[in-house]
Amino acid sequence: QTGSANTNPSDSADDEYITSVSIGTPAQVLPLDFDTGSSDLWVFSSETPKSSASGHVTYSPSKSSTAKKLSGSTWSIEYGDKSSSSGDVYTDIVTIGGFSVKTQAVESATKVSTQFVQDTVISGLVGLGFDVGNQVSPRPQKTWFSNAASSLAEPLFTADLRHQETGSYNFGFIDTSLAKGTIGYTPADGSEGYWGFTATGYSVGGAKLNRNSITGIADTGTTLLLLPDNIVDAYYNNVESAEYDDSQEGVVFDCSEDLPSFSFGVGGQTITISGDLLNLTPIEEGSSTCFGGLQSSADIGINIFGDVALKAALVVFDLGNERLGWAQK
Ligand SMILES: CSC[C@H](NC(=O)[C@H](Cc1ccccc1)OC(=O)N1CCC(N)CC1)C(=O)N[C@@H](CC1CCCCC1)[C@@H](O)Cn1ccccc1=O
Repeated sequence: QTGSANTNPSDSADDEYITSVSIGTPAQVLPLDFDTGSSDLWVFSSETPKSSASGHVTYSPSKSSTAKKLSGSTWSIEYGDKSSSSGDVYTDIVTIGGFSVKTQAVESATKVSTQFVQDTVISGLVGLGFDVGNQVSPRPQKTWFSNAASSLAEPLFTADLRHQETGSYNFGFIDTSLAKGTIGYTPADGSEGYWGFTATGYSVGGAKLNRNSITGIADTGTTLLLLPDNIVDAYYNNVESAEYDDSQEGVVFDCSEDLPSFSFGVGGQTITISGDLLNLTPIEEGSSTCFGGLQSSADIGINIFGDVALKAALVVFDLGNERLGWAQK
């Protein structure tokens, strides 16, 4: 068995990727953000304060004949960008891309932070990290993918995120036609809950890859490519107008700049992110100053290959073999 779901950029900056998920009987369809950096499936619901839920699609367990309260269970989560949410837990049927998990823990939000209230394009997250990262207590729950894995043709999923066009999350199979290059595999470390791996080097423009281990995570829930300062500086030294903008908390440059590409080595392959994928977006509507897709990871403590990097590749999240596959797109 397999599943295949389309996913779409949330806005002109490809800030988030939105995928429709069906929950309950009859199906309640919610727009959710798939996040390989976390392991909880949580939603805005009938239990979310009305003022916070306004503008969001919500899940009502009381309207689902297959919903069951997981009594005594609660959850609370805080993300890297300091956004947070918490609540209680139901189980219900959750269908993604035509594949159904009968008894999936659906975490219902009774509290959401301001960022979530304002981010009305999504009604919650589907964590696609490792089960060890789940935040339900007293008994942690499995992710949708973990529950699905044993019934899928292969215990893996792929992410094909695209710039300003529809991409896909495929479950249980690899559509190699989505990639130009060969898939290179490298071991994945799931011990912290997210998909950790080590890139073997990088280069700016068409230069030859150097040898420089970069340990980081493959994170569909993070917009940017966040790498160490020395790499960020090496890149922006090639961009005449680049400067650090305190208010934007990042490197900005003239939108008219012709940005160099950025490449990294992984699994014996070279993934090249084109310059236009690194020129994220004007800092404000109509501004001629643009915000860079590559920024520093210095104050985070972990390198994150977020959507800016993932957009250049077909990425295979292979749970069965605890490995990550990367192919140039
Ligand atoms: C340094 S991890 C920062 C990252 N959050 C971002 O990337 C947000 C995403 C976004 C964009 C637009 C609207 C709302 C949210 O976007 C920015 O922060 N941006 C983009 C726009 C830029 N102008 C400024 C910088 C982040 O916490 N991800 C987590 C998942 C997110 C949470 C917020 C909702 C969307 C999914 C998560 O995987 C990060 N994780 C990864 C591993 C371990 C723990 C952990 O928690």
